[in-house]
Amino acid sequence: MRIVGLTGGIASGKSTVSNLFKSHDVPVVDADIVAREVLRKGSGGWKKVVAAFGDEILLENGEVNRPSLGQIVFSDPDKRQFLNRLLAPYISRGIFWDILKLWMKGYKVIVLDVPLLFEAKMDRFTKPVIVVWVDPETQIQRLLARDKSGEEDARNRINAQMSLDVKRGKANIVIDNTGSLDDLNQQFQKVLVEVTRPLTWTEFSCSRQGVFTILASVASGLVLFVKAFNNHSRTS
Ligand SMILES: CC(C)(COP(=O)(O)OP(=O)(O)OC[C@H]1O[C@@H](n2cnc3c(N)ncnc32)[C@H](O)[C@@H]1O)[C@@H](O)C(=O)NCCC(=O)NCCS
Ligand SMILES: Nc1ncnc2c1ncn2[C@@H]1O[C@H](COP(=O)(O)OP(=O)(O)OP(=O)(O)O)[C@@H](O)[C@H]1O
Repeated sequence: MRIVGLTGGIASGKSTVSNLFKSHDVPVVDADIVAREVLRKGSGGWKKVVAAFGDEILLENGEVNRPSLGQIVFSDPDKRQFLNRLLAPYISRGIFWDILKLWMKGYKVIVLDVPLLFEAKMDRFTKPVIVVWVDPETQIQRLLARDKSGEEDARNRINAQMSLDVKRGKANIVIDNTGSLDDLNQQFQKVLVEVTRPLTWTEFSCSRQGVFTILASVASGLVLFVKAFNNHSRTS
């Protein structure tokens, strides 16, 4: 199985690229969706976060008030790291199960969309790593337009992540999303070819088909060996 890492900065266009992968039948595990699930009312992550940050971060229906928790953690690095530490085990477990489900369905190539792929050192498990890069001015404009947040909040969120230039330096593939959606689409077509090229032997051996092929070969090898051994014992 090939696990392709997809990362970038906030509002650099990861979800837009993820949607292109999905529309070409390449499944995507989205860490932001997993992170939302682990904060649902009553879940393990929710209990930890409520115990740590208090009832003030809850809405009337008991769900976490995400904008309000966001404002707290994106303006205070210590609180953000604390939240990251609380949720990391739940998020990793959720991602693991999502990958396992896709493995069991027999998918050979999947994309792991994780904003904090490098920060959480999850790039160890993904190859190639795609970084969706955008120039800083475009990034802030798109973030402001999408989230309708204030400029200070937007800058806090950008500064909460490793710089996009550093991420670009760690990438195997860079998509420059500063231009139009057409421009992005053109780059994506080349990336799709690269990402869906035939699996290497190591990747194949980690896929469901690979594991079954190896098990079947070992089993038939054993049967042949036992037969040969029995024949030899009878004749000697
Ligand atoms: C603080 C929370 C409640 C704010 O929720 P909100 O709905 O406003 O934002 P959302 O979850 O949609 O995140 C938007 C973007 O913010 C960035 N971001 C989210 N969490 C973090 C973080 N801890 N550090 C840096 N950037 C982050 C990502 O680029 C993400 O795509 C939420 O982001 C959260 O629970 N974060 C901690 C979990 C986490 O690390 N998520 C990232 C997935 S690896
Ligand atoms: N090439 C583009 N041209 C114009 N707008 C774009 C382009 N790419 C993405 N956008 C817009 O920019 C915003 C951010 O994109 P997107 O949501 O894909 O980023 P993201 O990296 O997934 O963000 P986050 O880290 O917050 O999850 C969205 O409103 C999206 O529609």
